[in-house]
Amino acid sequence: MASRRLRAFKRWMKSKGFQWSDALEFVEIQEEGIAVRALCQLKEGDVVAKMPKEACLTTKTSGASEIIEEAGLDGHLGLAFTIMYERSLGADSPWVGYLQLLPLQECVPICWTLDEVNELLCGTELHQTVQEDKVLIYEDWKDNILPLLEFAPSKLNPKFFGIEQYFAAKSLISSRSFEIDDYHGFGMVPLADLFNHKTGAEDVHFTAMSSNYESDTDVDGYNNNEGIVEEEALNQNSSMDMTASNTANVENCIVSDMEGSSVSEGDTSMLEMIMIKDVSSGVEVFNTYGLLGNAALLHRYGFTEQDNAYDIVNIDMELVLKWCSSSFSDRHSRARVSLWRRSGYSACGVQNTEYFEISYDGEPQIELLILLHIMLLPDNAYHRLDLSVSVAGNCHESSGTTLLNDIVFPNKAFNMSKKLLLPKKVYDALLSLANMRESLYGLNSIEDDIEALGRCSIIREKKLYHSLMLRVNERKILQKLRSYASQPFKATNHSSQRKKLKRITKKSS
Ligand SMILES: C[S@@+](CC[C@H](N)C(=O)[O-])C[C@H]1O[C@@H](n2cnc3c(N)ncnc32)[C@H](O)[C@@H]1O
Repeated sequence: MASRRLRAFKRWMKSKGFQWSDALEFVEIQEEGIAVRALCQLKEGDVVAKMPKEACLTTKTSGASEIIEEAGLDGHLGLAFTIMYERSLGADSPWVGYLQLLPLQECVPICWTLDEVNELLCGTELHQTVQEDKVLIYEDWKDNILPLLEFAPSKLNPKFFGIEQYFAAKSLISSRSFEIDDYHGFGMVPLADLFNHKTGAEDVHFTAMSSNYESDTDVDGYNNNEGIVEEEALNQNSSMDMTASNTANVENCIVSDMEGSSVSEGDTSMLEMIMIKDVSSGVEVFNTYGLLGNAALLHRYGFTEQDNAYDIVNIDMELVLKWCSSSFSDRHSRARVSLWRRSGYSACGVQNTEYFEISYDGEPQIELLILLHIMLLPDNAYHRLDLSVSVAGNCHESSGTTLLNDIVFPNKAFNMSKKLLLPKKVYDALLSLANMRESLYGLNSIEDDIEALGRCSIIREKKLYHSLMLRVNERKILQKLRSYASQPFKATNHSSQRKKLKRITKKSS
């Protein structure tokens, strides 16, 4: 039996022209939220829901659109204002049936206290990012929202536009907004945002037909402009070329006779959820928010997954330079880093936030190994390389690599097995870096963390549970890195595909 909230939501959806298959069941699980389940077998190609764009909550559809336009509030700032504004209207908001179903906020780290952030995220990939996010979000609010309250006190009740309400709105945007189209931009899409996430194993796709008729957008996940991950194309099907093999019984409007025709036939006013695989009766229907590691999942959605193959750990350039300073003069380090760059190598990220990725398997980014190698080259080999790179001028990566191979690895074997031929001291340096990175987690050992995770309740201690999961998984990667560095002569499979992941963005939008 659906809860009152859910029944009210369904009534609201009907009144706004939403259509959904009665093979979908919305289930409310105490303290866990809502999930979507199949009531009977769903087939690949079924259109299981249609959402009118006009009923989505965006900066264009909201009653606040004029204020937003006048104030020039763009993107997520505008959408956060929209959410706060519609919430401030209470029962008078056209989205009341939707808003009453939303949680007040999502339990993402930007909504944790600073003490919680410092205690729970210490050492993890999220620590610095969330600290910075909190400051930036506060500044956004102070510079853009606060002045509006001062100028329009009669229209805007400050109670609904405070910093806490702003953080709450930001958390809802990060965890459940979708890119709709060029006109609406990002927005809240009722119904589509009820599906939970499963990494790389989704059943349903959110599909937005572009309003300018030029192309349609297949939006696999949510809110991708936060820049956290580079999603690999999960499924190349677009709504135009996906033929409905079977049309689900859509409540409130039976969409019939779609066989053989493309779904939605250019109807740009509706968004759709389309099954991309069969799902058996009684089973949860999952979307995917992208191929995300746990840091990104926790950052944006407030949860983690147990064995997440998209997890990575980063070693910051700053840490590498700190290691260098313990063995070499500043002059030595600067010259070697410069040669590394001139040889065509670079790290991930931008100048002051450069870092090297350690993959889920504990494999370091090759650019890090090369940097350590150049750092440790004897002076004569360094001078030869320096001279050749200078003669070659501003060489690009491939010529830099060739030079490096010729001078540092004259027998060419470097290309065949980078690991076998790197001197042991490079692996010792890597081991030191792994230990330095590990020390950032503080005094608790990984065994302590695993034990604490085992004792902790995913329901009652959400923040602790997910931060421990993040810590433990990151530390397991560092363990693998240490074992990689300790067994330099054990062949590894360097051809294993590195997952294309970007670090959590430094700047929050
Ligand atoms: C788009 S909403 C999905 C619907 C949501 N469960 C609800 O109650 O409305 C995203 C939020 O659902 C929760 N969620 C989604 N997938 C999850 C998963 N695999 N494990 C735990 N929580 C998940 C997280 O709280 C996330 O921020």
